[in-house]
Amino acid sequence: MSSPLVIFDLDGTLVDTAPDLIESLNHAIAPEGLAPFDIGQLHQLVGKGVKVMIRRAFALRETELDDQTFEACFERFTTHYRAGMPGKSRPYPGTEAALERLKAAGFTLAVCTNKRMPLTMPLLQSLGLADHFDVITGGDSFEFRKPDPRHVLGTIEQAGGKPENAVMVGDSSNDIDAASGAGVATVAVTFGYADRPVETLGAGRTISHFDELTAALITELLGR
Ligand SMILES: O=C(O)COP(=O)(O)O
Ligand SMILES: [Mg+2]
Repeated sequence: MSSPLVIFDLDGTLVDTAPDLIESLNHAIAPEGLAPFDIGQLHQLVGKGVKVMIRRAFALRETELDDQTFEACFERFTTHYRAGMPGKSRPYPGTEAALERLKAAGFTLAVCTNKRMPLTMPLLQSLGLADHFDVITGGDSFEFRKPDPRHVLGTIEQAGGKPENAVMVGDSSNDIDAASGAGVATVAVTFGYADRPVETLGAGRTISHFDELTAALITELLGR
């Protein structure tokens, strides 16, 4: 059998992107007269990509959003977010050590994020993380995205892996639902932006620091 595949979510799992997401969102919506959001509200906004984040911001402010305003906000968000990259975004403690450890154990590593690729690649590159991964798929890589299991399955296929030989590490119900639907074992992290208590996501294991993500844990979750 080929080497085990470990698939990582990005926002709230590999990288703490919260300050920049909120800053760029506030920059995008300010010209429309919407009051700014703070970091504590991120879990209500993030998870399904930037477009959904903008729609959720308007819904939370009980403000109608027409197509033209939506496009203007999306454009402002993207330009601002990219220009500042990596801004204040940083890998969570122990991220790089965990990636190196799993790589050294012979595992294949992938990213499966709902963030669009034009934002995903420069973020991972600017943080020096991109080269760790054999495959990176974003919210615009397929016709579907997490929580649709086909986003995870498409990532596995590109990596030449098999669902029964893969583990998904994520912070939200999107990740755990997509992976579970694809027949992939799961690890939930407690430090991300879940919209409900992490213990209720139904993950195979929950970790609160990347030091806990060992080759032995992956092997155990794969039932070896
Ligand atoms: O961009 C988002 O809203 C979520 O991205 P993620 O899938 O990496 O958590
Ligand atoms: Mg996430």
